[in-house]
Amino acid sequence: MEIAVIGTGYVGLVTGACLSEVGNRVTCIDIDEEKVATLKQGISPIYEEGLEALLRKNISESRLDFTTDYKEGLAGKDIVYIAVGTPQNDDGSADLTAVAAVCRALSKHLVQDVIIVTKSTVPVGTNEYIKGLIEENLLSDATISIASNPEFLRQGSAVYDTFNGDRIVIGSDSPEVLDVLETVNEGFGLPMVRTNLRSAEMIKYASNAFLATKISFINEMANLSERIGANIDDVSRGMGMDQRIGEAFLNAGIGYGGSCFPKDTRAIISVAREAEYDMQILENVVDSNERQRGIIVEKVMDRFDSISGRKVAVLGLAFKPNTDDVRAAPSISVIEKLIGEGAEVHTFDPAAMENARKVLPEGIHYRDNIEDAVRDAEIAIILTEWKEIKSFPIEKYESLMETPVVFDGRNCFTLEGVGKTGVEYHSIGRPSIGN
Ligand SMILES: NC(=O)c1ccc[n+]([C@@H]2O[C@H](COP(=O)([O-])OP(=O)(O)OC[C@H]3O[C@@H](n4cnc5c(N)ncnc54)[C@H](O)[C@@H]3O)[C@@H](O)[C@H]2O)c1
Ligand SMILES: O=c1ccn([C@@H]2O[C@H](COP(=O)(O)OP(=O)(O)O[C@H]3O[C@H](CO)[C@@H](O)[C@H](O)[C@H]3O)[C@@H](O)[C@H]2O)c(=O)[nH]1
Repeated sequence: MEIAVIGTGYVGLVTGACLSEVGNRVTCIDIDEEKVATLKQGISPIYEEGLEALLRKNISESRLDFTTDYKEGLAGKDIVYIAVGTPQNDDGSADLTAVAAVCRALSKHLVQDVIIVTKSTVPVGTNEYIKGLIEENLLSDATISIASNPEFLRQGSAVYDTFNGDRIVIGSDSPEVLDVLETVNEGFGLPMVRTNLRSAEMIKYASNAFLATKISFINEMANLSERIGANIDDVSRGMGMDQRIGEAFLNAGIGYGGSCFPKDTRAIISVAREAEYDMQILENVVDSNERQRGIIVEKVMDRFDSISGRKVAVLGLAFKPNTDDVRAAPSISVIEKLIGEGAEVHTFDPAAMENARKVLPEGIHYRDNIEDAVRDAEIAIILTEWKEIKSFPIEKYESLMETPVVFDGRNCFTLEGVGKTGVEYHSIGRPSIGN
């Protein structure tokens, strides 16, 4: 198939590369000239395992190219994927500005019949809006069909997830369009869910909302466990062995972040508000997550009267391991609070320091490795469970730090292991050690 993918962010780029890998001819269109120039050289602007190899292979085999020119990018294409961002408006609703801009460009440049496939996460009803908007301004007499194909990849394992996900959801009100999309997706070898437009849109929001709820649920169990002497690691393990519950997404921590859960939970609440329905569970999930994101600094401030002038090491800036993304990462608000309290912050992240620099205040010391960040610190705070951070021996905190007081927001170490050292250790949902 001849395919165009609009937007080369985490979703669009991975989708474009993977669709070319299974034999389609793909042109990716983006308005960011610098990004497109980098991509043309086979260099990935984002950190995703396996992505650059796919880019290079498919560019060299002439199945994948990049452009900023809509006319050139759309020429001869049968299918056009929309994968631009849908961030959050101030009231929590989804901001469809980029989607609308894409529709305007499509109206201007489409001359042949196409299927428009929406990958961006959009509120229920948006696909009908997209079709209407394109048709309203269309300069040619092309026929526009529309489908929803929500994306479920996780950052950090995006390429893996595309070929190993649990399902592909394709939604359209036309059986013929669904047949075409089934053929396009056959190469991924995953089970497919065929449904109508609105159900496909809803499956995406409902899935993210459910996962966010699961995380907030276990975080609340962790907070209670701390207060009554239980250990959340054991509680999660014991719960997760029940297959009706499942072991995934039961890791207690400092709240969910990233570019999806925070905005998508708010967006579905906003959709419900418009439909005059009160989403009671989700409203509480959002509030509970907000509270959880403040918990690690609260623990620090409970332990120390003041952190003014103290050297604090912050380990991990990305919202989760294996990504360079800091969008809605807990690290941002944690570091802002630490700086506000007058701390001297030294930090290390294996991949996200460049992105973090763009959004964090001045005066932070970015270090090349964990040792340099931790050396002579009085407090160390772990925010992301990178492999490097989890495997950094706990004894080293004792030898490197001025006073070894560690606050672990991701439960990277066993209490047994920490107990053998002189480290004072505070984690999530487990008894503290050494104070
Ligand atoms: N990031 C994820 O893990 C993930 C997973 C599933 C779904 N989603 C959804 O997918 C969508 C995209 O997310 P993302 O993280 O890839 O976004 P992103 O911000 O990383 O990328 C968006 C890209 O679109 C480009 N763009 C903006 N306006 C454009 C226009 N008018 N024409 C062409 N290109 C344009 C931008 O330059 C950017 O490169 C969102 O709706 C998001 O909710 C994201
Ligand atoms: O047990 C857990 C699992 C996750 N998290 C946190 O939850 C957030 C999101 O993690 P994850 O879901 O792994 O990453 P994303 O890349 O944001 O992926 C989610 O959001 C994407 C965008 O919609 C979807 O496509 C994916 O299916 C969905 O998992 C991160 O801050 C994690 O630290 C926890 O605190 N505990």
